[in-house]
Amino acid sequence: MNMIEIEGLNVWFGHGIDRVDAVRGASFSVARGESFGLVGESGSGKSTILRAITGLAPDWSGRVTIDGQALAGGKRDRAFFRKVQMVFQDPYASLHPRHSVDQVLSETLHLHGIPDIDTRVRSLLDDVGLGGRFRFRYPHQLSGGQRQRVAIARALAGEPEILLLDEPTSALDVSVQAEILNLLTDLREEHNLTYLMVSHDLSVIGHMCDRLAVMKDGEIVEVMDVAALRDMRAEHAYTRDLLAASVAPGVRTA
Ligand SMILES: Nc1ncnc2c1ncn2[C@@H]1O[C@H](COP(=O)(O)OP(=O)(O)OP(=O)(O)O)[C@@H](O)[C@H]1O
Repeated sequence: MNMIEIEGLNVWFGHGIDRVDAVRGASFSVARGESFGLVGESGSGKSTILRAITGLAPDWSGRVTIDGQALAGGKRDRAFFRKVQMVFQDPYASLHPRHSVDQVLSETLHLHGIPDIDTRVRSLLDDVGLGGRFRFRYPHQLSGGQRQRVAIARALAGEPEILLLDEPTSALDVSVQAEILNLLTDLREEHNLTYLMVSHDLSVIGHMCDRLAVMKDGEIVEVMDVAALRDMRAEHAYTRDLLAASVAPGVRTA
């Protein structure tokens, strides 16, 4: 069964003459356990799709179904956030500067109603490759990569089934980008996660995803599988241009 189904999604901001139609008629589906990428240049509407799913962009029409359940309006309940979590581009902005790693994770576990918080904090830190010595540190005492690991641990706290990843490595030094991508790849397998990932970087999507949608000016121009991407087989001229322009960073290739 499909974990995520998007049909005819339109998302807009503002009203009247100020209205911006950020996404128009987008359709795709993501199977359980699949990793699906949204790629396209800045402003093409990729993040807006994730924001509509999580309720951060409340003006939308069309059909969005998560694990068989159709979403309505802009409010998401606790059950939704138990199943779906998001990881943002900038871990520094998404972590409270005066909350230690322990507080961030303990509070999140508490909100999800998960028992035995002490044991769970330790296992979450292990899951993301941070040992116990990081537990009582504050965000400013961590590197960018370590902060993103904390943000990923927080996202995993409620044992979600879906992670929405919005450029999860593009704020990081090139040298740590591959580490975080490889961690995400391993976590997907270990935790049977489904990924919907936004990137402007085709080589990141090629490394991380099974299939992808190429976006341009708010519309999906092509849905393809990564094998076709690797073979440079794209139907649409715009995708071929993106392919020609992309440069592979130092990530492990599957
Ligand atoms: N809160 C908002 N209010 C008004 N317009 C917005 C808002 N958020 C996004 N937009 C507009 O929607 C369009 C799509 O933006 P979106 O952030 O989804 O693009 P993107 O492909 O994710 O690019 P980027 O990588 O730069 O974030 C852009 O024209 C943007 O200016």
